[in-house]
Amino acid sequence: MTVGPTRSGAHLQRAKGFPVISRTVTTATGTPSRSRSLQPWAVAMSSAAAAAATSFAAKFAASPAPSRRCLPLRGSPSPRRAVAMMAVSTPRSSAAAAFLERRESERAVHFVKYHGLGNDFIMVDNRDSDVPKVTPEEAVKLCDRNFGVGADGVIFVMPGVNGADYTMRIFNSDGSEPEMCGNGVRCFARFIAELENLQGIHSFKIHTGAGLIIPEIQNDGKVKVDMGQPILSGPDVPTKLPSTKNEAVVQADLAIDGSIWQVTCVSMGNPHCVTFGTKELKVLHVDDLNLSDVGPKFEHHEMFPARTNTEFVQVLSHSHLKMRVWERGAGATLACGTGACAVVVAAVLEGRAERKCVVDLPGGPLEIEWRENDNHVYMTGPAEAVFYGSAVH
Ligand SMILES: N[C@@H](CCC[C@H](N)C(=O)O)C(=O)O
Repeated sequence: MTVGPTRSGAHLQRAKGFPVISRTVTTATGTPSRSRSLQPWAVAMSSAAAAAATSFAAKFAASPAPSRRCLPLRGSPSPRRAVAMMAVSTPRSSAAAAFLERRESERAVHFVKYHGLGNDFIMVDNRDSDVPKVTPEEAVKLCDRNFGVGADGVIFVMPGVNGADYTMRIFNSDGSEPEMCGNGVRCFARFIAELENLQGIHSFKIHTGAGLIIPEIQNDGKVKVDMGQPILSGPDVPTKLPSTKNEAVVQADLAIDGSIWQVTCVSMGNPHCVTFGTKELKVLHVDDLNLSDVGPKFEHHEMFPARTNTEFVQVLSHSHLKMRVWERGAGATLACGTGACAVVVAAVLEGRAERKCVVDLPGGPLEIEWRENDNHVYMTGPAEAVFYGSAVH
């Protein structure tokens, strides 16, 4: 059996061992629908219920909510009743912790959905094990926007190693595992604060595939992250493009479909290819790009042995950039934190911008600074919890 096309168009084999579950779903209005078959990863909130919950959420958002309002759903036949809730205000209590305390049965994993500027993640409390509770194949199904929860990736909060407080692992929506995720690490920090019921300013040492990353929750709720030093040496990015400026690949030529794109390659732990235009078309108008056509051609280009994330950038001023991104393993997303960092590094290397910029992404702005004194890149932006749920498999 196969599931529907992924965003990259590939058809993936459905993992074996997840029976289709039949159950009665009760909608948010309390009307039970007919017993029906659910997808192998059955999410405790049906789409009809989700739609009802959205309008429910909108109503509560419009009126002052004294505390978190939740929408419980009924109807799981499993020994542990699956529930889903929609958070409609900023979490103020340890409600998430209480929700996640309901230990997973063999058939359910609880999650909280977060997003950073619309780059959305299914966050799983994996603090009790260094084995992810969701496999890459299951992550593909959960991330499916029609047959699953819908997300750009699944992130696991795992025990720390090498003196770090926690370890972050992530699966992209195609099931591949990247080294790092900028928006994800901001969500990660806010998720830990919820789990541990922490208020106010807090910073954490997070072990990632890109080394130690340090997010700090600020008083205004935004998260500032020390993203470490960018990697510029071509083979380490990795890219097979020849270096043009010392060890770095800056404004190198990349042929795609008869056009020569000028690209700068930067790793923020994960690989990025940044372009401000082609040889013929020096200035990009990023809104005019056909991203789903051109993006995959960069991602799978032979010059990028580990594939690549690609950022298309328009310079609005020396401190204001606008970008769209095609992510490795996730396609077009509304925001990419590591991508925004790579963009500022590339803009500085190409002499197009200052070290401190606002980067506009489709989902909103990020503040990025590439500091001269320590060579670290700092990213500041929001992260929000939007949805609590259980997935049954
Ligand atoms: N959206 C992320 C990056 C996620 C990983 C990326 N798709 C990759 O494979 O490298 C971000 O905010 O940085």
